[in-house]
Amino acid sequence: MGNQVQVTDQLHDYMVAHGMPLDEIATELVAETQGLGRASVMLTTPDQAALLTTLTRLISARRAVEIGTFTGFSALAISRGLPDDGRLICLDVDDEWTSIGRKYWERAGVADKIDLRIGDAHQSVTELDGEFDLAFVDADKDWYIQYFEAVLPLLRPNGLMLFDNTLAGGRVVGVHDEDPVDRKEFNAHIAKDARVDVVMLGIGDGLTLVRKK
Ligand SMILES: C[S@@+](CC[C@H](N)C(=O)[O-])C[C@H]1O[C@@H](n2cnc3c(N)ncnc32)[C@H](O)[C@@H]1O
Repeated sequence: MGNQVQVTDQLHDYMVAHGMPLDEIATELVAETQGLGRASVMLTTPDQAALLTTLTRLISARRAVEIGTFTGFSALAISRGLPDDGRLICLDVDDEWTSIGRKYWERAGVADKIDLRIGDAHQSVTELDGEFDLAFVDADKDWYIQYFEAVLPLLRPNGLMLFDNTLAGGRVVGVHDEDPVDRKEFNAHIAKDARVDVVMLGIGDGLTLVRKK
């Protein structure tokens, strides 16, 4: 069996520098988000953003949903992978953070593809209808199982769901003061689900790819 490389900060910088670069608009979105202070840790990493765009293109997604939009960085990445007539429904409870994203979506020419729905996603996820090709879940971690169960029936066969922060800073293994019970339960829940294939990637804080069979 092969070895898993330890991704140090230096190696991660190298990986980002040798992958799809952020353009000026995405760079400015990240900079404005970093100006928010501590909340900016919620941002998806640049290599995750590149992966989101690439996967969206690879599976020829036309209809996508994002749960947890924050300042719109991952939504920008997904929408850029969609065709001109593609649609991304974004669910988030916070009007202030998402209003930052709207400015950059306009500048990037993707605003017409994005349908932002402000409100508690516990409710709005149950109001989704139609078929989806791709879903990105990055909101409240203790609701991941419910998001998975709500979205899976709406996903087309071979459709893709992605869940962020599934390694919880590495705390899903070992003993820690802040035990990420929610992530442990979610990871165990999907691992034994025969309806899906699951791949956990050590990118960012852990990104799980879930393919519907
Ligand atoms: C980690 S951030 C999302 C980061 C974003 N995907 C990005 O890459 O920049 C989590 C977001 O989920 C939203 N959120 C948390 N709980 C929610 C809920 N119950 N309903 C809707 N949005 C929620 C927060 O408002 C926040 O914007």
